[in-house]
Amino acid sequence: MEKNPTWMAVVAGAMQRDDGRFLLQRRPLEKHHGGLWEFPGGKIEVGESPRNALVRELNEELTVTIDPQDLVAQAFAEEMPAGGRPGIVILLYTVIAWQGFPVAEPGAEIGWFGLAEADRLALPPLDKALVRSLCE
Ligand SMILES: Nc1nc2c([nH]c(=O)n2[C@@H]2O[C@H](COP(=O)(O)OP(=O)(O)OP(=O)(O)O)[C@@H](O)[C@H]2O)c(=O)[nH]1
Repeated sequence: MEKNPTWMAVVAGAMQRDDGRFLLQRRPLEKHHGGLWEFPGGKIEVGESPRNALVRELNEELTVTIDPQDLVAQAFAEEMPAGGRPGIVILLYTVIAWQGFPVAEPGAEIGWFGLAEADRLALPPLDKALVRSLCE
């Protein structure tokens, strides 16, 4: 059996404000999908549950504190392995409450967008479907 990981498990969070806008973050240029806007989040580490991974990532990336019980499963999407890159399965949670004001890491850019506005941004392929799931 193939022992090298061929799939990457990623968690992401949709943080929606009272005015309906939600937070997206621009990926650093030098990374895969560089310059595209995506939901904050990242890879699940070995031994971590998806919820705890998302709580950790949102704290590292935005300094906010979240109770894992305030994450509601929203959608998932997958991208097949290609060109030597592993496949991605991404789990999107809606973040129904958080503590603290989201602050971007040095060099990162964040913004709050309405659904129609977000749909017109340059997004990774998987995020098109994830953004649209928020309209349903
Ligand atoms: N965080 C996040 N990653 C996404 C989204 N959509 C999407 O295709 N991805 C992809 O999922 C992969 C993993 O994300 P990541 O690079 O943020 O993970 P990480 O922070 O743990 O990694 P790092 O430690 O290398 O920075 C990247 O290829 C990224 O482009 C999304 O909405 N949010």
